[in-house]
Amino acid sequence: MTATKVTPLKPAPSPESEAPVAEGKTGARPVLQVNGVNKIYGNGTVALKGADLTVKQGEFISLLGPSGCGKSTLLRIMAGLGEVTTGTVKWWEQDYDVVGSKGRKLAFVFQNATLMPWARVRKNVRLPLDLEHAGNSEEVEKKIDDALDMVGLKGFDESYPRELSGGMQMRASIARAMVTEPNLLLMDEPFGALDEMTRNKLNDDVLKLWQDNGWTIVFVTHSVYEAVYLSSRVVVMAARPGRIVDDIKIEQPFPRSPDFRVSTEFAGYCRQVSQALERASTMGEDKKEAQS
Ligand SMILES: Nc1ncnc2c1ncn2[C@@H]1O[C@H](COP(=O)(O)OP(=O)(O)OP(=O)(O)O)[C@@H](O)[C@H]1O
Repeated sequence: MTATKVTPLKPAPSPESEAPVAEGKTGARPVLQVNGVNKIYGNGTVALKGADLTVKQGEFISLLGPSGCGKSTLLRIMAGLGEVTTGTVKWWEQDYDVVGSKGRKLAFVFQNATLMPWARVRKNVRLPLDLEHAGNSEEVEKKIDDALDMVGLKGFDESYPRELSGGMQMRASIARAMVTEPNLLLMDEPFGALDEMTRNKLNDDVLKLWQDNGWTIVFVTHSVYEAVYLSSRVVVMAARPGRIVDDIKIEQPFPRSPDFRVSTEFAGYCRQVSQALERASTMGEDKKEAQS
């Protein structure tokens, strides 16, 4: 990682987030409401059974669970990328149509950076704006500059993805999400393929971006440590059928610094979440239940 500078950030415009980040405080408004959601794929797999989850403005929620428990399915449904079989989802207390309007923008960051290999970083980052036919105005160019700057990629805009490290490619992917000035960021195990040092650094940078921009984040991970370090809440899921089985508040203040990683509080939360994950991993093997 050669570029790690994160500059001061301008707050994203959001009717509910003019105040500094709410961190899911009581009274914060719901950004996402998942109620009684069942998802059965065409082959009969019960990917989600009775999922209920409310995500409030300013929360940082991690979805954690064994492989196949429906984390990605749930995240994609939250993104409006997948249909529910039964149940309801609300965005900002309304139907999906509200997504994209001012203060109600959603962005998705995939597990792989999914950059266009033939295009330079700047072109990759501007893709969502091109799709909106935003043009080449000074304002558009500034948005791209700001996003690159915020993720520490200033000076790399003319590079091709292959010239960047894995961590820098993921930064470009985050910048591409940021140009849309999202209020809700859905991240599907974005740092799973990175080495631990890079992952820790990106964890800190995402936390800073989350706080400075007043985002709400739902983050899929397989790592107990990552979930505890980042989150205000860790939602634990079990498989066969996919369902939510635990919801653990991480009651530690933000900003979190690397000191938190070596604190007794961190160790205590990691133990608690690991035990919940262990329980989740050993339940739900009932094949009859999985078919129901
Ligand atoms: N398009 C699909 N068609 C059929 N089954 C699917 C489809 N997508 C996912 N599944 C199944 O649904 C279940 C949940 O999958 P999902 O990818 O949501 O889990 P996950 O918790 O994100 O897994 P992982 O941690 O391995 O990424 C799994 O059994 C998976 O095989």
